[in-house]
Formats: sequence, structure tokens, C-alpha cells
Amino acid sequence: MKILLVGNPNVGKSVVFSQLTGTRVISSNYPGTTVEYTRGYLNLNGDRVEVIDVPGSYTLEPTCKAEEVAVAMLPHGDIVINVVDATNLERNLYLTLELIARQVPLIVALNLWDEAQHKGIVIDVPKLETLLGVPVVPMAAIRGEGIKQLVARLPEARSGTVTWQTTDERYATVGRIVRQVQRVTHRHHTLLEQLEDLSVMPLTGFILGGLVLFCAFKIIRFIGEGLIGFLCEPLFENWYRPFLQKLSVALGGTGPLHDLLIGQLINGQIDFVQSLGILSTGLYVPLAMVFPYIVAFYLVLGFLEDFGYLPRLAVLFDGLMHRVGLHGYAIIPMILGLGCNVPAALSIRNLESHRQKFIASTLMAIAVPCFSQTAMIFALVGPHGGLYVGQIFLTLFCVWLTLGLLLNRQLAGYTPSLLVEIPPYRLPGVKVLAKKLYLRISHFFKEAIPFILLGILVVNLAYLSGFIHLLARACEPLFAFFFGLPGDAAIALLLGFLRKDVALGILAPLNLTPEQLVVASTVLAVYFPCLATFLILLRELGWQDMLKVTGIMLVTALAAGTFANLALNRLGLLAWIGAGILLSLLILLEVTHRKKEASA
Ligand SMILES: Nc1nc2c(ncn2[C@@H]2O[C@H](COP(=O)(O)OP(=O)(O)OP(=O)(O)O)[C@@H](O)[C@H]2O)c(=O)[nH]1
Ligand SMILES: [Mg+2]
Repeated sequence: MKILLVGNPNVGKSVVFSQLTGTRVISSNYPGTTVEYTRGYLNLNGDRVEVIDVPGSYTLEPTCKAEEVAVAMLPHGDIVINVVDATNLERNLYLTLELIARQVPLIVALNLWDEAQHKGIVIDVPKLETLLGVPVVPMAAIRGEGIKQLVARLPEARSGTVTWQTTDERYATVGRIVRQVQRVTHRHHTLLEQLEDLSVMPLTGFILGGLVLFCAFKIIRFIGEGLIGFLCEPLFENWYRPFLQKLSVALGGTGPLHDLLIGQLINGQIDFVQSLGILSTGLYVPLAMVFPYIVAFYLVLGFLEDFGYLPRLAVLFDGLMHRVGLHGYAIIPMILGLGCNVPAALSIRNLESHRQKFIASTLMAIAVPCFSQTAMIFALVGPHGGLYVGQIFLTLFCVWLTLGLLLNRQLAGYTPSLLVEIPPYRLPGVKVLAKKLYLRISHFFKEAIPFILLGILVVNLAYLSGFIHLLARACEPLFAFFFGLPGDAAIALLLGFLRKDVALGILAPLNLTPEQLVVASTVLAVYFPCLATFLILLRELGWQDMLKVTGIMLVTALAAGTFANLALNRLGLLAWIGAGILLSLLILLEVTHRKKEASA
């Protein structure tokens, strides 16, 4: 038997799913969190029943890929649990009536019951049951309330009894039902609701936005540095180093096996960053350099997600995003991409048109560095001064903006306006945040550690076999001319296909100047996403478009690297002034183009 969880976006389907099956999936306070269906199992009176978490959908006449997935799933379900937002009955019942028209065995889970009570919304559940002709179970899934009743009443699922003919009649029916079952009592606005208004009003919105970003950054640094200083460093230095040193001596201090496991000794010592052995650098980079910041970043992101801040950022940035051919909601893949490009690439599916998907994928893959990469940039370049780090991110932002403006001009079509449901602010529970953090960290471990070890292995083999010298010599002229980099940096680019953080780690033993580090980090960020991201984008966009995106990446990498090289090593400020003029021209063009369009 198969049970489908169907409902509007952001009504708590994934939370109900986790409660029913014990399978953890990511839930967040914005529409479009789930874009692929997820399977789990429920034990129903001794039978193993399959439960499927279906992407959110407003209607059974699909308007985007996530909705298509939802509709395609429908014929496969034996029972459909329609999760409904009790605070938003009017909008949600439209889909319920569509489901009833399909004659599927239905049961309604009236979720967010706690929030409805806070808002003074009273719903007459028995009456709703009679009017719809299907069982209705009120619940607050996040606290596990009502889940038991839902399971107990599953056998009662049946096709409903409401009927209508035209679309207009269906709207009228929804209106009639809501009038009969719902009563809203008066109450005062809460502090959170006042904050909701302030965060999208232009002036206060941007001030609050700036404040949020500033605090987010401070907190991430505080937690990240704290974890490194008090946990990771002491563990590695006091506990792991002596063990590794003994192993090194036992292996004779040199030889292929020693190089592979421990790496090169630097001044007779193991250097966790530069030795490049699987057991030294291979574990130190992910666990002591990247992991602490990943924890910090995802903690802060998880809070902002569940609080409901991200869609408000979408509203604030809608204007800017339209200039680069996207609407505000594309800020969500960009922000997710700052964590890991893989879920970001998946979330691009929520954008409506192919044009938007193409632009968003290109911008995200090229100019949004993932947090593993960012952590390594801070670790490697940071000690040389904030100005160098700033240069990398400023260059990436300029690349993002320039490329967006260009793509928006070149690609046919237009960007639809932002139609997004803004969820209410909610104070997230600690347990919910902890679960999400756990999910994302375990994803990091599954994704990162094997690839990092593989990466280090590849580097070692490349050194041992002499391949690296061949590659370096081949790349030497090109790298020296465009980027001012030694040919040896080529191995980093080669590894960037696997993981950007290891690739950056490879730069450490090359004794690059701070300027060279900046150029190399910039090129590494831009030229290609990691393999995992590439494969997802390939599936979303298809071969032809992915080939185009790859072409754009390579050209952009060449341009960005050359620019960084010129700015740092030859022209200095002049290069930035030139870039500024070019960008201003592009923006001017865009503005006049807009004005012309508006007057025409
Ligand atoms: N207060 C309250 N919050 C809830 C409840 N159920 C879910 N939430 C919150 O509502 C938000 C949306 O939950 P999700 O499970 O991601 O919603 P979804 O329907 O899967 O959303 P999509 O995957 O985007 O379609 C999250 O922030 C949840 O923590 C509930 O019963 N009460
Ligand atoms: Mg979901």
C-alpha cells in the first residue's frame, strides 16, 4: 500500500512525513523546500506501508516542475493525505476540491492547528468533515499532536462528496465552505507580526536586512572560531599528532606508503595543511578547517529558514534580481548555494521558466562559492589580511552582476513577476533546528570526506607518477601569461572538479604570494562547479544548455582570473576603476532599456 502526502507548499508535509515514518527530511519555513519526492515507511497494524512526501502544489494543473512531480505521483497512491494549512483554509481547500474531483481515497490533515489558535481562527471540524465528505484530523505536526489520530483514521479515507461544475463554481464552493466552518475572533497584532511588516518595507527592510547579515556573519565566525580553538585544534594537536608521529616513524619517515598516508615531512615535522597525506591533510582539512564553519553556517541558515526570513529577503531583492533576469525568489538558491551548491542546484527547479533556470544555474555555479570553499579561503588567504579576502568576494560579486546583466540582455524572453507566499514569522524550536543541522552535517560527511580522501590520493599519485610535472609544464605558459601563476597550480584546478576545499588546500604547499593566492582562489571558484553540482544541473538543464553553461564558465574564469591578476600585480586600482566603469555602463544600458520598454 502507498500513502501520498499532498498539499500546498509550506504547510508542513515534510514534518508530517518525518513524524509518520521517522525518516528525516529537510523542512523550512518557505514554499518549495521539497522538490523531489521522498519515500519512507510506516508500520500500520503490522503492515509496512510506503509513505511518500510529495513536493508542494497549489493545483493539479501543474505550472512548474515540482508540481509536475506531484501530479505524476497521484495515480500511484492508494490513500492521499491532504495536508492543509489551518491558518489559510480558503487557499488550501482549492486543491482539496481538485483531489476530491479525482475520486481518490482522501483524508485531510488540518495542520498548523496551534498557529490557527494563536491567530484566533476557530474551525468547526465535524462540520468541515460533513461538507467535504472525508475525514478531517486537526494537528500540530511539529509537536507530534494529532499524528496518532491521523494514523488511526487512515482506514476511513474515502472519496469526498462535494460536487461542482465550473472553475467559478469551485471557487464559490470553497467560499461557501469556509464561511460555514470558520470564525475569526479579533485580537491584537503580536510583536512578530509587527516585525513581519518592518522587514519588507523598503527602508526598514534594508536596515534590518543589513543587520541580519552582519549578525549572521559575526555569529558564524564566533561559533566557527570557537569550535576550532576549543575543540578541533586541541584534539588534532594533543591527541592525533603524537599518534601520527609514531606511525610516521614506524613507516620509516619516507617512501611511497609514508607519502600516501602521512605525506611529506616539512622540516622533519608533520604539517597538517601542507603534508598532503591521506591521514594528515586528508582528515585535517575537512574536520578541523571546514567542518567547524559548516556547523556554524548551517546553524545560522537553519534559524533564518525556520524563522521565515528568506522569502522576505526575496521580496527585498526582487528589484535587483529582475535586473539580472531573475525574480527575488532566486535569492533562495543563491543563499543555499553559499552552504552547498548541490541543494541549491536542486532548488532551482522551483523557478518557473527555462530561461530563469538557465540564468540562475549559471550565476550560482559560477559566482556563488560553497561554504567549504569559503572556509578554506578564509583559512589560506585570511592570514594575509582581510583586504585580500575582500577582493576575492568583491570580484565574485562583480562577476555575478556582470554576467547576470549580460545574460538578461542576450537571452530571449522575460522574467515573470514574483508571486510568492510569504509565510508568517515563527520562532523555531531547538529540536527542529538540531535535526536539520544533523541532516546537513551528515550530508557534508557523506559528500565531503570520501571526495577529499580521493582528492588527496589523486594528488599523491600525480606526484608519485610524475604526472604533475608534465601537467605543470604544459600549463606553465598559459598560467603565467593570464594569471601570473606557476604551472603547479594546475593540479588544484584539476582537483577542483572533485572538491573545491581540497583544491584550495593543494595551493598551501606551493608558497604562493598573497596576490597569487587571490588569483588562484578566484579562478578556482569560477571555472567549474564540483562534479556533484554539475551532474544535478545537467539533469535539470540537459546536455545542450549545460555545454553552453560550461563554455560561459571557462570564458568567465579566464576573464576573472586575468582581471584579478591585472588588478593585483600590474594595474592596481586602475583595473578596479575600469571594471567599475564597465559595470556602470552595463547598468545604465539596462536602465535605459527598461525605460524605453516601459514607455513603449
Ligand atoms: N507552528 C507549527 N509549525 C509547523 C507545523 N508543521 C510544520 N511547521 C513548520 O512549517 C514550516 C513548513 O514545513 P515543511 O514541512 O517544510 O512544509 P512542506 O509542506 O513540506 O513544504 P514544501 O516542501 O515547501 O512544500 C516549517 O518551518 C515547519 O517547522 C505545526 O504543526 N505547527
Ligand atoms: Mg517539504
